[in-house]
Amino acid sequence: MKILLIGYGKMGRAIQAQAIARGHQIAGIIDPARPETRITDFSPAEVDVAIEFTHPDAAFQNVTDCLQQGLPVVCGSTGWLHHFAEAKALSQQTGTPLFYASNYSVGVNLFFHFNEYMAAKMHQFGGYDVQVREIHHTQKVDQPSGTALTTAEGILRHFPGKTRWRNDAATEAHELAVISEREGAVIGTHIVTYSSPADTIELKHEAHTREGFVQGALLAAEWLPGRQGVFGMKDLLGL
Ligand SMILES: NC(=O)C1=CN([C@@H]2O[C@H](COP(=O)(O)OP(=O)(O)OC[C@H]3O[C@@H](n4cnc5c(N)ncnc54)[C@H](OP(=O)(O)O)[C@@H]3O)[C@@H](O)[C@H]2O)C=CC1
Ligand SMILES: O=C(O)C1=N[C@H](C(=O)O)C[C@H](O)C1
Repeated sequence: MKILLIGYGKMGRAIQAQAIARGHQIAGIIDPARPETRITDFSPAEVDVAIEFTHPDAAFQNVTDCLQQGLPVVCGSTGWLHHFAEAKALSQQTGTPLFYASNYSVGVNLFFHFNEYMAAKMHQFGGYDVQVREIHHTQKVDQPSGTALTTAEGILRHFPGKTRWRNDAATEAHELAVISEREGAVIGTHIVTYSSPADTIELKHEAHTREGFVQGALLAAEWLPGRQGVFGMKDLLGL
């Protein structure tokens, strides 16, 4: 496949290495360090799929450019979902597919699945309070993490005692505390904790490397071309 890499930071570089190892070609690299190359220079004849990992402030424009150029796009940037409805509408209007996941690792998507099951069970039995905690490296610009938001939304859907999340430890009883910590080079850790006066139950995912994100993004990129619509990891993994 011919892949257009958008963003050439930690994820972009790791995806390039793994894509080449899987026999794909890099059609181009879009990054502020290479201002002479733009997404609008590329057509579907030159690019099978674009993979976008940049910045919360850049992602929506990049996704828009891809969709308008007719380039299927796999986006992993977090912190831009206030524009997601517009991106979905543009995907529909242009007939160009969009894939988005707050976290591409298969392990985290299993964690999301167990999180929803756990929230429903914990609500059924009662007596527990719940909170979400995420820990990431100090270069991360958005907070809470996209993964923590997906986790919080999964809890809110199944645990009616919580009606909204708040990025703060000091919450009211009906608010779900989502606590963000920034520490060294931590790749990404997410913990859901249920506490009662008697005990604590935790569900934890800890990424040891970025390989899980990279493998998932490439699986999505290999799956997306030729489809129409807006997709996520549930579609890819059948979860
Ligand atoms: N969904 C998932 O599974 C995962 C998502 N992420 C998310 O992906 C994003 C990127 O993460 P990561 O690679 O670690 O971050 P990095 O900061 O290491 O890399 C981001 C790169 O994007 C570049 N960039 C900034 N603006 C633009 C633009 N307009 N067009 C093209 N490139 C641009 C940056 O350049 P410069 O430094 O010059 O600004 C930098 O090279 C983040 O939002 C992160 O949360 C990360 C890991 C997994
Ligand atoms: O910025 C990161 O590094 C990561 N971002 C994603 C998020 O915001 O959830 C996924 C992963 O945790 C790494």
